[in-house]
Amino acid sequence: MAAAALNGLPETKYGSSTTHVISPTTNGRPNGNATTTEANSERVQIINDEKQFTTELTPQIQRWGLQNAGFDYNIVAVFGSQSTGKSTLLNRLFGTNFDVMDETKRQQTTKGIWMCRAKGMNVMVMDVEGTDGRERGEDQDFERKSALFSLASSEVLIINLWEHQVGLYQGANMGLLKTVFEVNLGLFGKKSADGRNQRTLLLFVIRDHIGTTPLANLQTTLTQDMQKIWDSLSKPPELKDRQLSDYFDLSFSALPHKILAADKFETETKELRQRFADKSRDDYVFKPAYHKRIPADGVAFYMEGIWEQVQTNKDLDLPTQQELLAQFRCDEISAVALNEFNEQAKSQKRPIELGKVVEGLGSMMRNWRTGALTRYDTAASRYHQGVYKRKRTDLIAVLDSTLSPYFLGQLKNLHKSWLATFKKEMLEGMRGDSYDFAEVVAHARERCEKRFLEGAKEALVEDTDWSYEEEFSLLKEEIKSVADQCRKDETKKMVNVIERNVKRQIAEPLELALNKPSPEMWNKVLKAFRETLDKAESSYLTKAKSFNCTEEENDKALAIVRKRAWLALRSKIDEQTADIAFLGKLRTFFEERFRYDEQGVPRVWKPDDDIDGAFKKAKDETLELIPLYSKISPTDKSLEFTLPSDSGDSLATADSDELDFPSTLIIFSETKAIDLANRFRKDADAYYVEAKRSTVSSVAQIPLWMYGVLVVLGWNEAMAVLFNPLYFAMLLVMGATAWIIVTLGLVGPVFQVAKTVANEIQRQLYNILRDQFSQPALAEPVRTRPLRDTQENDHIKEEMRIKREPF
Ligand SMILES: Nc1nc2c(ncn2[C@@H]2O[C@H](COP(=O)(O)OP(=O)(O)OP(=O)(O)O)[C@@H](O)[C@H]2O)c(=O)[nH]1
Repeated sequence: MAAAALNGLPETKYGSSTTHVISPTTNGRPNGNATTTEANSERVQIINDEKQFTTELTPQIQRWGLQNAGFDYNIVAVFGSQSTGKSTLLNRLFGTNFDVMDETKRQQTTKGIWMCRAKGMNVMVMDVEGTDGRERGEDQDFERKSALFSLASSEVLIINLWEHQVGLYQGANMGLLKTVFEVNLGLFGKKSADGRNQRTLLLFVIRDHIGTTPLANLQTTLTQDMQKIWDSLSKPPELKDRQLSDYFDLSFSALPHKILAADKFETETKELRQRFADKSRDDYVFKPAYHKRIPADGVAFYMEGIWEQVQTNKDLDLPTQQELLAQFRCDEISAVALNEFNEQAKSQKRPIELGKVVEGLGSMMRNWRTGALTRYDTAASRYHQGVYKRKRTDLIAVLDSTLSPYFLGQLKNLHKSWLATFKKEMLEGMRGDSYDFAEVVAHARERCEKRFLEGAKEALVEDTDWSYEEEFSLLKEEIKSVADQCRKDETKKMVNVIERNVKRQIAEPLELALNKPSPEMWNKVLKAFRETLDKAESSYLTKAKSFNCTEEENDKALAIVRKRAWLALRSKIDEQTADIAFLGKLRTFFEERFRYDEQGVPRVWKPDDDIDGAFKKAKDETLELIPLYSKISPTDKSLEFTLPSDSGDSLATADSDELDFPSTLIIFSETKAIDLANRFRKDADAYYVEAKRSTVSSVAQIPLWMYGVLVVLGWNEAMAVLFNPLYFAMLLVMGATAWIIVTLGLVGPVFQVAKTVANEIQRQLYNILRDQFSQPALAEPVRTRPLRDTQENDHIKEEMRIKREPF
């Protein structure tokens, strides 16, 4: 009958053997278009003749619609001798369609182990090949293994036996049960992960119960038999005291003869079915305690694992099996969750790499992470809790390590972006003149740090050890260095402004002092300089307060202010003592003494005046000025100003040059002084010549009596003009012309023209005269000067030497 049933059935290649899935509506033929109802009643051979486990169970469970049942399903298996009506019973109880032996052939029907979904119940029913080894001789390998498998994987094991088998040790497969119990004591002995014993219901169904022996008696016999078997087991030492009741519940049911008491059989079967279907009954068989706690979608893998262990004769270890299963399933579920998570995360990878601050990244990351964990938890939490939790931790680690670069990238981008804003705000804040630097910096810094912290906190994901502190302190450092740089620039700017002010303020008093040479000249200069510098320093310190400059920075800046101010003074002095300007000063000084008398009235030299004496005195006095100007040397020593020679600073590159302060006190070198003296002498000599010449010109003046002579001599000519009509007419014309000029108010312009012409003529004449008179006068000084110069130069040198004595 079994052979007939298998003929022409769909086969699934399974190594060298086949696995069968059978749809009842196609009479054992595959039906791809089966309806849901049909699919529900499909059966599958989970272990075939070759003892191989099917690959079809998972898809079949799916087709049965149990994939997502979670724990809301049950497994029942049957154990018993061949041809004891096991398949018939299962079909009656669960509406399944397991093959039933053809009465006429009387041969083994069920081979291997089959599974079918119960009709109208979330129950997976296993029809197991009958025991007794009738077809396999003495080889009880398969029946032992299938029994072990049924016991380990089902919640309720129906032990099917004829009434007459009760009490017969061999006939009722008690020997086999003993072996199975013994081999699996390790399995049952170990507590499961949640600390409870794995319990199984052994439901004895006594077939062909005639009724002469009451069920209670049969029950007692069977219970005693089971107890005997239990007692005779060779238990591991640690499980020695364990009782049968610690692991098994026993339940009993009797069914009348199927043929002789067909009606009663049907009624009783229906009644028995209720024990599987009606959860409200006290004798409902699928108690939660029996459930293996394997989610429905993991049943196939779980069973395959058990079968593998049974096959390789390893000790069955349900918790290990559960763990293995959990590992497999949790990995699968985790991978699915992770895939989806990676897809979501990918979308924001590029923007972050490109340096963009992604708005709401934190909430996105939290959503992705929570989503992945929820997906994992929903499917994996039904599995072995230890494994589930371990794998969850692993998953969290992977999720966090994937998200961590996003977080770090976001921090870096926040850092970059807000630092740039900080710089911008600093520059904007420093526009115009009326800003408080410290306030601008504090404001910009506060805003920048606040925004960074907001962004960083938003990007944080709970339950991670992520921190933004490091990036935050980096940002703070950079903000500080930017602010410091700005402060340096500002200080530099301020020092430049102060320098310009010093230059402007020092210019006038300096000019005044230097244009009035006197021994107190440098006192005045330095006093003015000191006052200006004091003002500059206090103006710096007032402004520097808002810069939050340190004492050291202030000292440096002040040193620079002093140095720049000094150099400004020096450059102004240089301007005033440049060759031309200085010679001008000497000339003026000389002129004032030589060409003007004590009352400041210009001198008109007379032949008996002591021109030489006056000239020498004025020249000597003037030459004495050269040593005075040659060094900044106040007579009042309290006004002396000094600078440390190393006051250079990096604030301005120009200041980085070493300053040799003593050398800045020297205005002229000795050589320069001599050169200036010589040049001045030339000018002075010209004045001398001019004075001499003016004496000559006064000598050459026409005496007054000459004019009388001229009138006398010219009387006749005047009369001739008056009395000659032609000359007289000309005189009239000239008079008329004069009258017109006066009338038209052209006297001024005509006078001006005449004056210009006269001046030009006078100049020409003057040049001619000078050429005539100067030749012999210049020749003499050229010959005599070296001797005189040497003496005077020595005098200047000596003066300068005294001047240059250090303060
Ligand atoms: N006397 C009697 N015969 C039954 C009963 N139930 C079924 N049968 C008959 O017993 C024969 C074997 O029935 P199956 O249901 O195929 O028995 P099985 O235990 O599944 O057989 P294998 O799968 O080959 O081990 C069939 O001819 C049934 O009609 C019953 O309650 N009493």
